[in-house]
Amino acid sequence: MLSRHSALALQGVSGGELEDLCAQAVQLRKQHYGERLTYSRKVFVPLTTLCRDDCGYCTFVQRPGSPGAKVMTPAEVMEVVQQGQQLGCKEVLFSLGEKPERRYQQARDALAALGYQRMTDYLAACCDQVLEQSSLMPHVNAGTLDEDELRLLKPRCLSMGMMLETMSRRLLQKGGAHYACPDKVPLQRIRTLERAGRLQVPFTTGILIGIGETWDERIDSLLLINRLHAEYGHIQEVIIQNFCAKPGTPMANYPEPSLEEMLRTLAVARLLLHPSISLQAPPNLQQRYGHYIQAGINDWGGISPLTRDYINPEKAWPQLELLAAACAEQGCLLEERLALYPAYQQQPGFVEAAVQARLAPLCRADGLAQHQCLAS
Ligand SMILES: O=c1nc2n(C[C@H](O)[C@H](O)[C@H](O)CO)c3cc(O)ccc3cc-2c(=O)[nH]1
Ligand SMILES: C[C@H]1O[C@@H](n2cnc3c(N)ncnc32)[C@H](O)[C@@H]1O
Ligand code: MET
Ligand code: SF4
Repeated sequence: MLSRHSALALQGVSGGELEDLCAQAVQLRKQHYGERLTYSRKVFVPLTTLCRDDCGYCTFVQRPGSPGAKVMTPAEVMEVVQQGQQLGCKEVLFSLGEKPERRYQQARDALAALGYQRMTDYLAACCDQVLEQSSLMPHVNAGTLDEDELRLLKPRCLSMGMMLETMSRRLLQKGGAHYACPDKVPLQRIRTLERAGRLQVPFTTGILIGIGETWDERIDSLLLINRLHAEYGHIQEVIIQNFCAKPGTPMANYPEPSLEEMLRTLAVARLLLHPSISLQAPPNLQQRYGHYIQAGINDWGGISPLTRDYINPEKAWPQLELLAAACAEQGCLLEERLALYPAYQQQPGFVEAAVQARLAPLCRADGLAQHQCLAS
């Protein structure tokens, strides 16, 4: 594996040197993942767009009173889930604003009308409903969570996630991407990752590229994730996500990272992270699938035949046929996976009995190769 010192020196690597770096990353990918490139067939449920944070890059968040500010009802959630089931989806991605009830009356009122005081309690109830009334299983992306919240959610979902985003505290300053965002204070993110590790929650995390972080901070963010995984073994995937500038946000005119910057970061991430950690990059935030594959990724994350990416609504999902063709061109095979990677499926500490019981039928569902379903 790459040392911190070598990784830091790779800032700005390009041309033939970048190609060599990518070739090393691909070799490592092949050793650990063979020819497989995976994705999860999912529906996206934006349970609430209200959020107490104000990230400079985000258009998902809606201020109280605006038309898009809402909390979905249980019926609305189940409508999407049932449609997803018809279309062969196996994951429900719950992605939502963080602790809106601590800041906004509209959130408190909406929750009270549903019979709850905390967003997390309502989220837990929605997960229960999905498990009881469908064959899909939740993946929860709710931002920072305390120990009680993680304990509450663990038996109700297949896995959870939260992007570290960055370990840089500089971005909290006025004018920075994370100014006035209590949940983007790196220490709070790190604590959530640690708690998830102690509680053995199979976890997704990652970094956002191009929000003002330096190359050194990016390397240190990856090393931090790696250290947490070395201690707890719970990081099943790391997402390397490119910042996309959105009109109407404070960062509307901020430069987006170039393709080369992404390839450099992906290859270094593959060489820095433990090989058992899946390396994911979304296929809808750029179109150069072949280049990403050549930089060492082994996973595309969630792709939906039904719902858009509510975080990047202007970016359509690729057609699976096109993605499969791009994979084939690179000698790879596009394959569906669950929101829980095979290595975790038979580890009792990581999978609660209630969840384990639900895994077998999902694994028998069509479209999933046997190696993705060790639990069946
Ligand atoms: O459609 C999206 N899915 C996102 N996902 C979902 C992800 O693509 C898949 O659902 C997981 O790989 C399931 O295993 C996230 C999941 C996390 O745990 C943390 C962050 C993200 C971020 C996104 C995102 O921006 N857009
Ligand atoms: C769910 C995840 O979506 C990512 N996210 C939020 N806004 C943007 C954007 N403009 N561009 C790219 N990713 C974004 C953050 O990393 C968050 O943690
Ligand atoms: N609010 C959470 C976070 O930022 C998840 C959704 S972001 C649109 O981590
Ligand atoms: S990125 Fe997440 S935490 Fe930040 S404003 Fe958007 S919803 Fe809230």
